[in-house]
Amino acid sequence: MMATELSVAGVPPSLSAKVVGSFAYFTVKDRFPTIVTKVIDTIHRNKNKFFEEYGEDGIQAEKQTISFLSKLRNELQTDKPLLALTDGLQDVESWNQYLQRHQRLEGDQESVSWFKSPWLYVECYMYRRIQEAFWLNPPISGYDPFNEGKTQGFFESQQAVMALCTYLEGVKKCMDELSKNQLLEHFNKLLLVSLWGNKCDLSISAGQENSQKINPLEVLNSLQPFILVDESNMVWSTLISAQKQEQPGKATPCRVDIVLDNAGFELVSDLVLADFLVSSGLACKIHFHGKCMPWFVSDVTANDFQWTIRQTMAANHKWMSKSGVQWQRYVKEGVWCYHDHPFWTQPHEFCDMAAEAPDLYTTLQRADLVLFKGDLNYRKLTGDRAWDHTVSFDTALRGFGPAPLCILRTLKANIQVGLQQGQGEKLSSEDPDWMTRGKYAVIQFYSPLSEQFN
Ligand SMILES: O=P(O)(O)OC[C@@]1(O)O[C@H](CO)[C@@H](O)[C@@H]1O
Ligand SMILES: [Mn+2]
Repeated sequence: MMATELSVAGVPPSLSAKVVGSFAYFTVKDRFPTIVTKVIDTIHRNKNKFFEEYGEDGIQAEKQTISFLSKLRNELQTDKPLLALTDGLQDVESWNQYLQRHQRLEGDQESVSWFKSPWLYVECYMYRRIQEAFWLNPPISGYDPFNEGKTQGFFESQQAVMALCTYLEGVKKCMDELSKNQLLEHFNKLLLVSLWGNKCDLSISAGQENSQKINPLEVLNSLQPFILVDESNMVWSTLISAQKQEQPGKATPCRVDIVLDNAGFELVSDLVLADFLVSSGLACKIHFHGKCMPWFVSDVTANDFQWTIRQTMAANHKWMSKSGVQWQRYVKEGVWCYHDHPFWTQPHEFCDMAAEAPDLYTTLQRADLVLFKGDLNYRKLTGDRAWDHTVSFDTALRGFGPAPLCILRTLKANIQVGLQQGQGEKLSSEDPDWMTRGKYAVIQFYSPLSEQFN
């Protein structure tokens, strides 16, 4: 079950900061310390709030958390070995076993370190250590240091959110009269808005910027040339064929699972897509999957999910609040549900999900379609490995395929599979940073039921 063997035949090595000058190297060297420093600043700025809420205990916890985080920053900047977790949360054992497996594989403990180990592993570990710093310091254990940035991202995207909700409510009004082609057109648009919504994450900019300022629907055409692979037609046929299979005895006909990425505008774009899927009858049930702790700066937690729906409901804009009220109703009625399995905040590649989190794998198997959002999910789907660009998406998945699945991702890490011969080279010569600036995107699809499409 070792997740990162470098020796598996035909499987390239994991991306790592040990390649000096690589994107992983710069991320660990520059972006990690910046993120930890921002967390420290945020806690410090909120000192008075902790005092008001918890008195002297709050101040003590603030000091102690900052000291843990400064230690963490020092460890990563000086390439110290990774340490076992000590906070007693439910996932500690699994994290520590993962560390031991790496140590065994490397032959010594020193070699499992920030700059020598797989980038995916150390990046997830950093966020888990931030969580540990809080958890070990009640009464502020539940504090989300990224909350301010996430809520700001939402408020700064208000115009775009209003435009999107107005569009959604317009479509819903005439849903019964839409031809299949018109329905497909709206589906494509909302899928694209959700795709480009992934430009809005806070981790890539180390917390600088994650809002959508312009009407997303108006820029879709101009963004079309930047979609490197577009298999959205397979997503549509999956939804249509799932409907055909609908039987009276089947408990949950056409269920779509959405593995969320970022809060703020991206989450709204996902909720709008989910609303469209349900109100058009393309799906009957949506299961959302989020994170159970603050993660990669802007990722959605249960709190962000509920907060976003409440804020949308409370908006002083007719169509926005109408959308929010509907979303709340979906949640109440169980048409929408939110889950946060600990696997999503572990460092595993998704090909290890069946072994590491069989219950989650079984859950996803019940879906007719799983939509994965964002760059981190792409990295985990493909194992964050140095694949050749022309390797097929299903090869890179290495057997992961609980259900037909699609990834909607803007490129923010130097990994990309499923391209045409020469396409990667051409992009590299035109724009050396094509894989890391969120300028390009992919919609890639895989189905374990592929015979259905042959
Ligand atoms: O998953 P997301 O939100 O699209 O992106 C997360 C991300 O910004 O975090 C990492 C940066 O350290 C990159 O791999 C990736 O681009
Ligand atoms: Mn993210």
